[in-house]
Amino acid sequence: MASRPQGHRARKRFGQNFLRDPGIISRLVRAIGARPGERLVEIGPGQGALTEPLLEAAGGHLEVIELDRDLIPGLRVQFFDQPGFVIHEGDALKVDFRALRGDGPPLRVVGSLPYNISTPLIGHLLEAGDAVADMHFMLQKEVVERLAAPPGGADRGRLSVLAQYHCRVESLFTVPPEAFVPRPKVESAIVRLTPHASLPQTARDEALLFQVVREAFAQRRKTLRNNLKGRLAAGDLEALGIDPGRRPQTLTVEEFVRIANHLSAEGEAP
Ligand SMILES: C[S@@+](CC[C@H](N)C(=O)[O-])C[C@H]1O[C@@H](n2cnc3c(N)ncnc32)[C@H](O)[C@@H]1O
Repeated sequence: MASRPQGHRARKRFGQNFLRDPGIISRLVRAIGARPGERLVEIGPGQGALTEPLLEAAGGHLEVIELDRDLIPGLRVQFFDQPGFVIHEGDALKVDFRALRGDGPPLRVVGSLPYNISTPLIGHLLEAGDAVADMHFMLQKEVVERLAAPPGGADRGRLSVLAQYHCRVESLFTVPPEAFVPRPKVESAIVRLTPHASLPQTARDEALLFQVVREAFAQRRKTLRNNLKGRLAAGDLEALGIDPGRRPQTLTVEEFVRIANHLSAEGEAP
């Protein structure tokens, strides 16, 4: 493989902070544990810091999605001798991951994500359902803490419930700003999201579940009784075995599903 391209100026609008720390890169590649034969997709390869070791681990097969057109020629030069290296030019938010998977094995998606798109991109990938086997992302540490927050934690919010409804969420390790050029202002962390093969609890109406979660967290300091008063009475919550005086961040995913399923059953009544 040719050496890394020189002369590209990092662009803020594409959230470009390039990984430079070899220790962090190899720790991340080990955590991903790619094997030949798997379908690996890297979002935002940038200057190829992760791409090169990933390609090697995956036995020479890797697809990348990169939005910054100016980085594409450098990637083509760097990996010109790798026939199993495929570049998709464009916005990962617009990629149809089900179509990308096609008839092949589910995708293993990895990337050091631009912080401005990380939450919508995770939502977009969760919508791709069983097209995605797992995801490993470098994110702002604060976002990883929100994704992984257990019930009762200060970081627990809508994003925690949404992610944990669909996935097992593991916060793997933190990465200091010095690992990047240019340095970001905040710490980063690696998260692994593994979509459940079958959901531990299923909402009959997922759109309704996420609407209830949104309303429940409208005001974190208020109780469920207050936040959900437009939906159901305190007595209904009690009948479901949920104390209406609790705050939204204390609820488990299963309890939110219990509320949503109660509401959707009510909606079905003749
Ligand atoms: C934080 S940098 C990481 C670069 C490289 N993976 C590394 O670790 O050094 C984010 C990368 O994602 C690319 N990017 C930004 N928005 C994107 C999008 N919507 N779709 C695909 N790539 C995007 C940027 O151009 C950049 O290459």
